[in-house]
Amino acid sequence: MAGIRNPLTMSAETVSKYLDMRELIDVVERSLGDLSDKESSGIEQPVRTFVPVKKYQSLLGVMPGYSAKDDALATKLVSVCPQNAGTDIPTHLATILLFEPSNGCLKAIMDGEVITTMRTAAASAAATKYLARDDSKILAIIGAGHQARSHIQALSLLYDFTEVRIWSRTKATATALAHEFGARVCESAEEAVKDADIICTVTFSATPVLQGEWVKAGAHVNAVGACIASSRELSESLTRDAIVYVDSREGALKESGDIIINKAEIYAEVGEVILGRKEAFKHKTTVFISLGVAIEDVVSAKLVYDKYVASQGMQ
Ligand SMILES: NC(=O)C1=CN([C@@H]2O[C@H](COP(=O)(O)OP(=O)(O)OC[C@H]3O[C@@H](n4cnc5c(N)ncnc54)[C@H](OP(=O)(O)O)[C@@H]3O)[C@@H](O)[C@H]2O)C=CC1
Ligand SMILES: O=C(O)C1=NCCCC1
Repeated sequence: MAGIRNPLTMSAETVSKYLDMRELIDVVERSLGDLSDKESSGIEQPVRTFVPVKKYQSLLGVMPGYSAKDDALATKLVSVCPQNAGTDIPTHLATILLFEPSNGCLKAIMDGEVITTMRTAAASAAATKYLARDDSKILAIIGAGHQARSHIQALSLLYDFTEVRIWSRTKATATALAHEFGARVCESAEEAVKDADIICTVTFSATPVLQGEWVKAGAHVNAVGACIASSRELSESLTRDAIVYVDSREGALKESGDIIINKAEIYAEVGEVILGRKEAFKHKTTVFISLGVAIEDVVSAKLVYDKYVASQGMQ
């Protein structure tokens, strides 16, 4: 098999060529279902490790996983450096190492930034498909960075929005993003989410950016930004009154400030809904807390690698 002893190096540009958001939504949706059914799918995924680098207020994350169904083995290394905001260096830098499971050889070293940006939005889109009303018309985005952009792209593939609203801490970043999509910039988060059907919180904030009182009954919220136990984006009233879904129960209980600080009750993993084992409650207020799970990267990296290899006539 080509490349086993001589790993492919795949740049962000190359990885992007083989990623299609629609396809990714399907692949990530299946991986979330598999994650909730580890016995049949053979998924192995320990809770990731974050190494805090206190001197720079940054993190290095190590995210390994294996899917027996896909026979895909990979680990992502991700740096989270909020201090890079406003510089040429992104706040998230990631590399994915893809291995040949049968012998442990490294098959590819690929850029992980594009995959991280797109697969996270794909996971939210998959959750939204099950948890939001089908006739959702107003999308509100809190935050205006990479995830904000990919979330608008992914959700716009599934819904015919009449209005997309953006609020972010810095008006200039919200305005620039809004310009790309013909969205409306709001003066406050409260204004952005008023009567919205689908809300995404995609910020680095450590304290709530979304209050339960602002959210319309029956709306769906994707809470994506708070991925460490000391940060939360949602108010206690929201996680108390809504039905709360997570990507990984094990991960959420260790890493999610929205769960831990708010003492929120997890109703289900979204994978359990995908498998038809738990109810979706489309007409109630629902929250999907996304922490990001390695298996999303594993299946995305395998998809990119397989498509690349096929395109080169390799095997
Ligand atoms: N769940 C998952 O799978 C994943 C989650 N994430 C998380 O999603 C979040 C967004 O990531 P990404 O879009 O790539 O990051 P970016 O750096 O591209 O954007 C960050 C956004 O957060 C806003 N922001 C930063 N600090 C604060 C603050 N203290 N209060 C309110 N808003 C703030 C910024 O606002 P402005 O520019 O207007 O000042 C900006 O809009 C991060 O927390 C990240 O760790 C990332 C990857 C995967
Ligand atoms: O899943 C990921 O990838 C990340 N999640 C939280 C923040 C860093 C990246």
